[in-house]
Amino acid sequence: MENIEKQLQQKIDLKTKPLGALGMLEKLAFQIGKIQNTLTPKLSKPSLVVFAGDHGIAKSGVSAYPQEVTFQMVLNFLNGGAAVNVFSQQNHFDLKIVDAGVNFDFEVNDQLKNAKVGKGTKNFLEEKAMSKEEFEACLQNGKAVVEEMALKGSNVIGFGEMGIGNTSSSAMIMSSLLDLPIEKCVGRGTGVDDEQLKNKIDILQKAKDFHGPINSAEEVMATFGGFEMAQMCGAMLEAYEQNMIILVDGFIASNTFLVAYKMNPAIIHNAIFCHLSNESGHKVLLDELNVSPILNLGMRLGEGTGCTVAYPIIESAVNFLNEMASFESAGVSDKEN
Ligand SMILES: O=C(O)c1ccc[n+]([C@@H]2O[C@H](COP(=O)([O-])O)[C@@H](O)[C@H]2O)c1
Ligand SMILES: Cc1cc2nc[nH]c2cc1C
Repeated sequence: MENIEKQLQQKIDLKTKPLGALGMLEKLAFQIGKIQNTLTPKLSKPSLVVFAGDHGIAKSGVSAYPQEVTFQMVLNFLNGGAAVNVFSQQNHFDLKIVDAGVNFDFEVNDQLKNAKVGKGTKNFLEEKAMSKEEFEACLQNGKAVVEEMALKGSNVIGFGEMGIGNTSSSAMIMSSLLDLPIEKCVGRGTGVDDEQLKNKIDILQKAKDFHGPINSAEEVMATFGGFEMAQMCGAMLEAYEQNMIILVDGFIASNTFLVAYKMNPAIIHNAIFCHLSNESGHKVLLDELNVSPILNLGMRLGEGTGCTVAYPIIESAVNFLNEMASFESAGVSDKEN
């Protein structure tokens, strides 16, 4: 292991460039080589799974948009009209949509996997969002979809989500697991105004007081999470088991990652943080995880869009490692001493 790390660093350092001049691309190349335990890593069949689910808390006025946008956006994904469709197609991602628990009866569709655990979670202002059994079912469903993608030959997988209300779930998870005040974790989500933001903070503080301290990451997800987040959590854990490269999207995906990380800290070795979301808690979270995102484009969409947009940069990292000449092969003089 130590040997591959040394060899990778040496290979990177002997490329025809001043030492360290490819910046973050060098870190990505090193990480990917280490994951695959090779000096010649390959990205094959990138896949993106978008989990969708509804939230009981959406009925409490915490979002700028109504709950039905969740199912309407799923139909948009299936029709190819969403941002994630455009970027997935552009960068050749195999895109899969999963109904993890949307409050709508979809017609059977080849592109839609039915993994519905319920028609939305319960409102965590009043009770736990999901039961232990529902949480376990979510983990299994997430695992199954990743197994499918891995069987198709994918070794790099991104995860997206769609769920009106899920920035509230994410803020609760972050506040609970990192022991941070709720205001540090709450943002505008889909775009609530100042007054709605204040109301969102008040509501989430009430929920925190109502449930009290919660010990385990699993309990935190079951209490505040969404079916789409719990399934994504199971999917991330399985992607690590399959030694895939895990592409982490924005605020919701990063909080889901936080739960998976608490369940299996080794998962961080396989994770690439694709972008810094404009959602205000995201920077705090990434700093706590001590990770650096690739992009900072002011995006705050979700759907896995950050993964698809960052992907060409990840390809550049792998390509320079595999294709760039060394000082020796190109006959260029290396640094003195
Ligand atoms: O990924 C992000 O960083 C992100 C930040 C803000 C909002 N979103 C998306 O917006 C929805 C949640 O926002 P909200 O206001 O309904 O909690 C959900 O469908 C997410 O995909 C996503
Ligand atoms: C239109 C819309 C699209 C989305 N995609 C992900 N979250 C979303 C939220 C809204 C409101």
